[in-house]
Amino acid sequence: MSTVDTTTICLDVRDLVKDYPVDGASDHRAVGGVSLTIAEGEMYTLLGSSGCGKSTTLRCVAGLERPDSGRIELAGVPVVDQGVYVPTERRDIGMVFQSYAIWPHMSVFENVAFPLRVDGRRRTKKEVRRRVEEVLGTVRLADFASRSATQLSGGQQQRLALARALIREPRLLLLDEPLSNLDARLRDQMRVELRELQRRLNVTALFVTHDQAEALSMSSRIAVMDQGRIVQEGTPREIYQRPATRFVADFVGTANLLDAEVVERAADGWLLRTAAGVVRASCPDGTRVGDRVTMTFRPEDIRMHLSPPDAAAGGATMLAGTVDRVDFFGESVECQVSCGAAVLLVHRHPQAAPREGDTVHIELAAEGCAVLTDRGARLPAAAGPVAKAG
Ligand SMILES: Nc1ncnc2c1ncn2[C@@H]1O[C@H](COP(=O)(O)OP(=O)(O)OP(=O)(O)O)[C@@H](O)[C@H]1O
Repeated sequence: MSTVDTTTICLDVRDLVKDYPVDGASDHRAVGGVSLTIAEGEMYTLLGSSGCGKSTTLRCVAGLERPDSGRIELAGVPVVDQGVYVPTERRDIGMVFQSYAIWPHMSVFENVAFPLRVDGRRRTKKEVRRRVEEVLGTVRLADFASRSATQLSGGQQQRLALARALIREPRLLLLDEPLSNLDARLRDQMRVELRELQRRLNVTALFVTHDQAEALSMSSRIAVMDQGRIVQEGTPREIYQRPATRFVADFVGTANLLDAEVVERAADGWLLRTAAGVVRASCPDGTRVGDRVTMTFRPEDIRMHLSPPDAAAGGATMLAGTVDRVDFFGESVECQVSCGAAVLLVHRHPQAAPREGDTVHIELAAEGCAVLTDRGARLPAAAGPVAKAG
């Protein structure tokens, strides 16, 4: 798990718990003990499926929900603690939500100027104009200042919402599914724009999304949430390449998951029996014959040969299989390959696609494999396994 330089902490959340009453009888635990730390300048993402508690966590940070217990510190100052509760308007934050929440009766300029007019600080008209123009320039809306906010496209309205969130230079930007209302193409564009802007301004952001592509491409670090808890935290690469649990491997990206049983200790590793065949792998100290684990590897990490290779790459596993299905996705094809009693997903370039019914030879590189225990703790990836098909 990655750590944060403690001298630059922007947000610190400790043991956050939030229950909602259900039918007036029992409580539903929406957030069950979340702790996280975000350093200045980070884009930190809460990623998870609907209902996992990511928005509730963000709303507690925003001051829109009052947690049942836990502690929240913003830039070293407690905003939630025993006997302490700082209301939203006194937290140094900016917010952007899925619905643009712009004011339709105001111009673009007035939408952005509004937070400056109501924060109780005295500014001259000239100061307000200069600051608003500066922020509108930042989000590429400088030419739209006098337009009614309703005359903007979806992407422009979301940029306006961002400008309004940034106008007071908040310590922390809270982004709750800000791109979800945009169509697919615009969402891709805005993803790049938002990340680029966040980096350029070096603003710290807590970002909530259920979209793994957004999380992987935009984040400094990701916390994957399930049932009100963070189940893994790490850089996008760590999360994708070294999932800690079966849930994370399955939720983030496409994963091949094989139940495996440790069947024998060999001279150069362990033999694991899987539905695809027997695979040789190295396992950590403490492994015993009879242990049940999960092997996981990504479809793009599998090499597929149409004829048997003379020799597998060092430490690779070879398995024979039959192509059941080939699905075309433009830039790649996804092949379903039967290997023993397992079906594996393999990604390939369309020009190197096999045909349905072909016999193929699957090569699993050791470094592409992660080994998980059934309890979810990750064991080191197999170093130098050799495979025996069948
Ligand atoms: N105001 C509320 N009253 C009762 N239950 C709530 C309330 N808000 C959220 N919940 C419940 O708490 C759980 C977590 O909700 P939350 O909105 O945080 O999830 P989420 O991960 O952000 O999901 P989504 O992406 O669908 O918004 C869900 O089971 C939800 O039904």
